[in-house]
Amino acid sequence: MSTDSPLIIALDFPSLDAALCLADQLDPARCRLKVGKELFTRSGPDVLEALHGRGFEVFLDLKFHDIPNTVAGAVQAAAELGVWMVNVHAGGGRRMMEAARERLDRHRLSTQLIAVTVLTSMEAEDLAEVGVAVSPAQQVEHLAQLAQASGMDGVVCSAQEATRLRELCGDAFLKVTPGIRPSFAETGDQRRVLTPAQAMAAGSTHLVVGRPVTQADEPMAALAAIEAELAGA
Ligand SMILES: O=C(O)c1cc(=O)[nH]c(=O)n1[C@@H]1O[C@H](COP(=O)(O)O)[C@@H](O)[C@H]1O
Repeated sequence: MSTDSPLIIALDFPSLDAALCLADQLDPARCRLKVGKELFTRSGPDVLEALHGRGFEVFLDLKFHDIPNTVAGAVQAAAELGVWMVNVHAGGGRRMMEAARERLDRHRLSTQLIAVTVLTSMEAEDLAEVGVAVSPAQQVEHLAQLAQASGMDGVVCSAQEATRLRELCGDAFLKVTPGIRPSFAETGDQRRVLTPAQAMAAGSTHLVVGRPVTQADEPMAALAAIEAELAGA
């Protein structure tokens, strides 16, 4: 099932059973799902088959970062599993991203291919520690432009950077933004956060929401509350 909802719910669970228990409370007409490193490492492709079977479009968030040939192969494998979206780290560089793009095009695979810019958990001090002497916003702009020039369909970034990226990269370039905290949720370990309505107004095209929905007593009610915040914006 295809949906026009901007919401992507992050299924950050340690087991297939726990992930499916949550997925069974959600509606594929009202959100997409994201499968990340922990769940995929434990369950393998079974989780994708189970979610596709329930009608969900899936973002496989494994943030590939390796030499070009290895990443191209990994991206092809992900696309052949039928996922809607897959990502790589923009820090892997132009040749890595171009190799991934070329591989999908060559095999006529239409999976959305996006690049992570600067993780939303990182602040200026964290970048400085890894030898990046510019602000997160500057580094995001730099990597987003490199990602676009390398054929990516969009980027993962903080919604706080989405407005600038809309100016630099245009509306059609996807801006997938985690670090979303509805008015009812706690910030936790995220640093660069916005509410769902703020994030859409800033130019996000998709919102990644994890714990505010997955840890809620009633996940579908939490999703509905986010939809209401968006509708009221
Ligand atoms: O690629 C991602 O999805 C991602 C990139 C990033 O910069 N920050 C980030 O939080 N994420 C993911 O987005 C989700 C956020 O979850 P919550 O903080 O629980 O809403 C997690 O699955 C993270 O792995």
